[in-house]
Order: sequence, then structure tokens, then C-alpha cells
Amino acid sequence: MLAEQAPERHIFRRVLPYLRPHRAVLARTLLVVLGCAGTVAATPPLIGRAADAIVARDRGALTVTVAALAVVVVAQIALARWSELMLLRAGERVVRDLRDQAVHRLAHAPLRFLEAHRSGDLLRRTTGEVTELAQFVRRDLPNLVVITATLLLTTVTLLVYSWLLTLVVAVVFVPPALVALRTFQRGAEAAFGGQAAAEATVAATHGETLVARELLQTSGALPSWLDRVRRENGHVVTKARRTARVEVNLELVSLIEGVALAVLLGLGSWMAASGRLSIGAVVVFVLASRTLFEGLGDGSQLVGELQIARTGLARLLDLLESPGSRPITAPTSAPSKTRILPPRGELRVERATFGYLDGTPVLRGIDLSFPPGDRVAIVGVTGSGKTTLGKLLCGLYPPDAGRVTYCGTDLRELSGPALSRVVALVPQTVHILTGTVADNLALVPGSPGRAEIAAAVDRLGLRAWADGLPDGLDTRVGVRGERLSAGERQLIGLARAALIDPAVLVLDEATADIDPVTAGWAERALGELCGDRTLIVIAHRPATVELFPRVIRVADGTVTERKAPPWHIQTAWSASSNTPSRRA
Ligand SMILES: Nc1ncnc2c1ncn2[C@@H]1O[C@H](COP(=O)(O)OP(=O)(O)OP(=O)(O)O)[C@@H](O)[C@H]1O
Repeated sequence: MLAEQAPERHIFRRVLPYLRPHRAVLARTLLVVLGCAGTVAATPPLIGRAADAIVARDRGALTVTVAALAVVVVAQIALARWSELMLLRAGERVVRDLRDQAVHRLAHAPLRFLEAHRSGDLLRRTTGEVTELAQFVRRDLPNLVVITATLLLTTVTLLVYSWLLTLVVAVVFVPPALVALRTFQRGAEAAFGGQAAAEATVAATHGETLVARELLQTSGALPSWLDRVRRENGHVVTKARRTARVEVNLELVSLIEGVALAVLLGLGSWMAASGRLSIGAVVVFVLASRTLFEGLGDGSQLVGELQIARTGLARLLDLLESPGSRPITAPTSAPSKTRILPPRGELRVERATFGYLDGTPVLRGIDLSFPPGDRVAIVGVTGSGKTTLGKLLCGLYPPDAGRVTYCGTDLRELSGPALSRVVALVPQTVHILTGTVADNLALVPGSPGRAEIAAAVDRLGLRAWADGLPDGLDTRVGVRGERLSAGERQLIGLARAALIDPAVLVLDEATADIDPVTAGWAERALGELCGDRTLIVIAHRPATVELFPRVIRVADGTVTERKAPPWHIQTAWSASSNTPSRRA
């Protein structure tokens, strides 16, 4: 399970593998950044040298120093722009890769993992938080890297000019500044993490509001649901206030800077007056200290942004590193692409046991065999595990123990398209994406063209149904198919199956009421679709069960079989006939 507030420990070490492919460009970028920081750090010594030249009335030294200063300033502007662009490019590449990997991971994550998480939360990890990370890279990362490098080089400059004054800065002022920063960081970790988690919760609940809108309205649960949304929204405000309070700590750093500069100026003047330091050195020291504190101040402000990016990155890495989200991999296996399976064959379930996340087995030690062309109904009371068995047969869930094979090949060894060519599922509620009917029919391996789609519709006898739609196959189905009835969804599911041409078809009969006309279309389409393939129907209606020669009953996690009387075998959707024929 993914944590709401993802652990942020060792985040740099954890992100290293994702930086590795870009190490060459990152190394070049770092060099340019160091060059830029070098020019910033070189400015105070040059000004100090100019001050000494003025005091010594050395015109030649002054001219050379001013010219060098001009070169350094121009180089600084050029390098700053260059380093910014390089950092931006390198950072964007890393973020793009992370986004690709997260999307890929979710697209291939086991169904069980997706079901265990709220889709809003997963969505935020792969979109909202990646966007925040990208914004950080665009807006703040260049400054943060340049400031860090400048701080390092400035400290070296200070040490070179006066170790005594550096000691004063290091012992008297830097520790309280660091304590203030650390206090901020400690509070920030919890505050920003809490705020991100609260925002993710609101996003997830909001996502569910949209998906379950109809249910909420019809069940009358909408007011209490909206109360929940309001409560969660209030929680976000509380967390945001905490974040603001934590940010106030940053003001302390500015205060310490002011006091430190005043003290340094006084001390430096006294040392210059007593001849222990040149005027130029005092100038260098004051300017470099200012750069140091400015860097600390700017850097600490960016630390807030860094914290937000860290939180988002941690949540993204949490997803990428989660063992549960890892795609199901073949236990033995040569790659499935190279394996050619017969177009029709036996589907077997061997000692399969399966339970959802809570660990209670829904199915235990199931053994079943479906020879080619078999016609089977799966029955059982609600919640007995019929749908679960259907999903196991389709390879959507891998069994916890045992295996499901097609012609001896474990379904886990097959890639998505290869698997769907072996066994296709038409679920109770067929998933429809926003677009047209044709767009939805094309959602099968190989992305069939218009002619293939039209041919499949004709083959299933659905031409008249399609022509009856407002714009035929170009009819828009609304958001996630909201304009389609449950029956029409099943018709689309059956037409998709026809385009895939699987060896085994598993149909989870729709439990929603389907009008008799659409039910007629569906029955005819199924009859045309059966052909010589294996048909397994998860049957919810007694009338459907009656059509099948073989009935598997699921109860108490196990299965029992009943063979129908011989006359059934002649009259159900016969493997030798393409048309359904009800009992005479
Ligand atoms: N995604 C899931 N996560 C956790 N438990 C689940 C999940 N899906 C189903 N279950 C549980 O597994 C058991 C079997 O469910 P399943 O949907 O397979 O039953 P079913 O026989 O198909 O029911 P129905 O006839 O109502 O569709 C039930 O106790 C159900 O609560």
C-alpha cells in the first residue's frame, strides 16, 4: 500500500538511479554552474583590490582591476543565463522520464494494486505532483544550485581574507542562522507533507464525487458526502495555516544577517585602523559576508519550495518503488512476443487460490479445464466469487497459488495484447472512454481501422443497431459513455471481442435491466461471436443458465460441476453453429 505521507528519507539516494541516464548532461551543467558561482565569488575580491588601488593611488592597478571586474560581470551574466538554460533542460528531461515511468507503471500495475488505492490519489501522484516538480525545476532549481555553489566559494574567499573574522561569522552568527533554518526545515517537512496529503485527499474525494455522482444523488447521500468534502477542505486550510506559521521562522535569518553585518563592519574597521587588515580586505569581507547571508536567506526561502518538491518526489518514488505496483512478470518465461500460441486451445485452472488484499481467500485450490469450443455457465450466489474466477480466467489477477494456463502456457507469461488474444473479458459494466462509438471499438490490440470495425459490426448483426444511433458509429458517447445504456455497453464489449478474435470469451452477464430489444441484439451478437471459440458466461439469470450444457457453481471458495441433460448440449450456443438457438 502507498502511504498518504510518503517517507522522505534518503530521497537523494533513491532518486539517483533516475538521474544516472542523464549523468553526462548533468555533469556538464554542474561545470557551467560552478563557473557562474566562481564569477559571483570573484566579485568582492576584485572590488577589494580596486579599493586598495584607490587608497594606494595606483592608477595602473586600478585600471587593470576595473577591466577584470567588467569581464567578470559580463561572464557572470552569460554564465548565469547558460547555466539556467542547461539546468532547465537537464531537469526537464529527468522530470519527463519520471512522469513516463510513473504513467507506464500505473498502466501496467496489477489490478489488485489499483483497486486498493483511490484513483484521485494515484492521479495526483502522476499529474499534480509531477507538475509541481516540473515547476520547481523551471523556477527554483537553477537559483538553488547557483546559490549553493556561490555559498561554498564565498566561504573559501572569506577564509582566504581573514580567518579571524571568518571564525567570528562561523561561530557567532552562522550557528543561530542554521538553527533557525533547521527549525524551519523540521516544521516544513511535516507542514508541507501534511498540506500535500490533505490536498491529495480532497482531490481523491472530488474525483469520487464526479464518478459516483448518480449514486450520491439517487441514494440521498449527497449532503453528507458534501459535508465530508467540506471537512476535508477545512483540513487543507488548517494545514496551509501551519505551513504559513512555519515560514515565519525564515524572518529570523534576516534578523541575524543584519546584526552580523553591523558587527563585522565595526570589527573590520577596528582591525583596519590598527593596521591588521587592509581597507580592501575589509571591503572584500563585508561584501562577501553579505553575499553569504543573502545566499543563506535566498536559499532558505527556496528550501520551502524544495520541501514541496521533495514531498512530491517522495510520493512519486513511493509509487515507482512500491512492490505492489510492479507489473506481473513471467515466473519462468521466454518473452511472450516470440511465443506463437494456437488460435484455439484448452484453458486450464490448476490448484488456483486467490484472495484480495485483506488476505482472506475468495477461491481455494480450484481445478478446472475448458476444452476448445466449450460452453460453460458459472453460477453462484452474490459474493461467492464468480466475477473473481472470471478475472482469474482472463489473467487480470494472477492466482496467489497455482496457475491458469492456455495450451500449457501460464497466462502470466503473456503480454497485454497476446493475453487478450487468448482470452477476452466482456465485463458486467463495459468500460467506455469519452469519444465516439468507433473510438471505443478501436480500443483493441492493433488499433483496427474504420473498415475492420464496420465489418465486425456487420458480422455480429449489429449494423441496424449502429445505424439507429444519432450519428451511426460516429455518435459521441458522452463522458465515460454516460449516454449509453448497460445493454449498449455490452454490445460494444461484444464488438470489441469480435475485433480481438480471442480463443476464449468470458462474458460477465449484465445484471442491470436491459430492454428486450437490446437484449435481442446482444443475444444475436453473442451467437455470431461464439463460433468455435470457448464461451464462459458468468450467469446471473436462470434463463441464461438453462442454455448451457455445463454449469460450474462457485460456493465457499470452491467449485462444483453439473452437466446438463444431453438435450441441452444440442440446443445451447452450439460450438458447431454460429447462431444461438434456444431450447425448442
Ligand atoms: N476488488 C476487490 N477487493 C476486495 N474484495 C473484493 C474485490 N472484489 C470482490 N471482492 C470480494 O470478493 C468476494 C467475491 O466477489 P465477486 O465479485 O467475485 O463475487 P460474485 O459472485 O461475482 O458477486 P456478484 O454476483 O454480486 O457479482 C466478495 O466477498 C467481494 O466482497
